[in-house]
Amino acid sequence: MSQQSPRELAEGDPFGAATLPYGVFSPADAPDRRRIGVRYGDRVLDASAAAAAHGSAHADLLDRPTLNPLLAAGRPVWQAVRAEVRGWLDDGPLLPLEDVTLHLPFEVADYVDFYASEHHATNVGRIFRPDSEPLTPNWKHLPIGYHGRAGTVVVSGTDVVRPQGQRKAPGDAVPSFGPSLRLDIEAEVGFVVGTPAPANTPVALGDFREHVFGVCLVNDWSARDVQAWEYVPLGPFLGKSFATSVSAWITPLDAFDEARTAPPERTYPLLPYLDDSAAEPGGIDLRIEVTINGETVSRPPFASMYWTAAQQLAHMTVNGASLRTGDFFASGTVSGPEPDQRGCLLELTEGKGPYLADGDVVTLTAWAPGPGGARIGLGEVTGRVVPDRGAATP
Ligand SMILES: O=C(O)/C=C/C(=O)CC(=O)CC(=O)O
Ligand SMILES: [Ca+2]
Ligand SMILES: [Mg+2]
Repeated sequence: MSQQSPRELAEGDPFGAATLPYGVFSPADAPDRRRIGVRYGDRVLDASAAAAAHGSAHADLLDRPTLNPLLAAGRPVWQAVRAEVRGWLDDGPLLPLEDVTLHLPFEVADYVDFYASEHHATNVGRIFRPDSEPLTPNWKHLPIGYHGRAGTVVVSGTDVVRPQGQRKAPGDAVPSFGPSLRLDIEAEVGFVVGTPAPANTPVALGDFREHVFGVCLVNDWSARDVQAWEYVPLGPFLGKSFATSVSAWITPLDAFDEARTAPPERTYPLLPYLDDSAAEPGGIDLRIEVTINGETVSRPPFASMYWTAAQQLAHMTVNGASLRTGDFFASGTVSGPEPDQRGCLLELTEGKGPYLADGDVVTLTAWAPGPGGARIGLGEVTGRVVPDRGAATP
């Protein structure tokens, strides 16, 4: 056996040549010089410098402060660049992760959050609406979602200021205003749209890969007290719009080919635009881990999601809505059937709390099975809760 080269990674490293997620970084000595990098182990390949050195036709796409131009370039370019990046691992510049600053990797166009875990929706329905059926009659016929606030999507590592708002417990006569006393997490998986679609051209299930560039982890921070009072009848609003954290790394969809898995059996036949019974398996066997202050609190299995990302994209566009580069949609909270697989504290504590305290650090990580026993890692999404802004009632 030849000696291991310093560029080879330890066996089982989830950020090996089968993963290769994209991000935007700046070197510590040039904070304004944002460009595109690819994670390799615990280092960052300077893809922009490697492309220039190799005379790549894609050098310009990689020398940008955001992934959006690469996202817009379309699947044949995504595949060509990924193949080139593999070749640059041998001699391209590698910087230690601790020597770079990671930025929000793409400009978020529209942001949608779904509600696709049957286990989560059932648990939350029971807690929020104890006198009704936990799943509403539409739940198994369409992927329920809402439009979120694109401008407050933040990169992993950004502090989350405890939000303020109106809340009213059932026993209170009137609402009060103040910092959320029930700040929660939601462990989710996000999908980043690359190729746009004009209005009135719904994206069929089979065209998912032409439009979606990649995958990342999401923490949909949620103020449960604000949410419980405000959400009737239009759904989530200020209880979720203050911050949504995403990982700094977007992993190309092609990295998950070996992790494809069939979604759960459908209870009812679906309308043709959602019927995936004859389609390629639309689930992904991603195993998520949620830690708070370093302690594992849950291991949500993404394979258990009832609705797939392809169904969500088909549903989002079936009314004639167009799709833009940078559109971003999240799966909804990932909860499995077991008590230690629930993706938020509301469920993990049966609605009783405790919720997040100031200073708590929440981190999501995940991996999926890859080729030949390799692991495909998703970049972590982490955030610390910091005290509320302290202003008086407006
Ligand atoms: O009212 C409810 O049933 C709860 C809604 C949510 O918490 C919305 C949400 O963010 C959905 C999700 O992440 O699954
Ligand atoms: Ca959510
Ligand atoms: Mg949010």
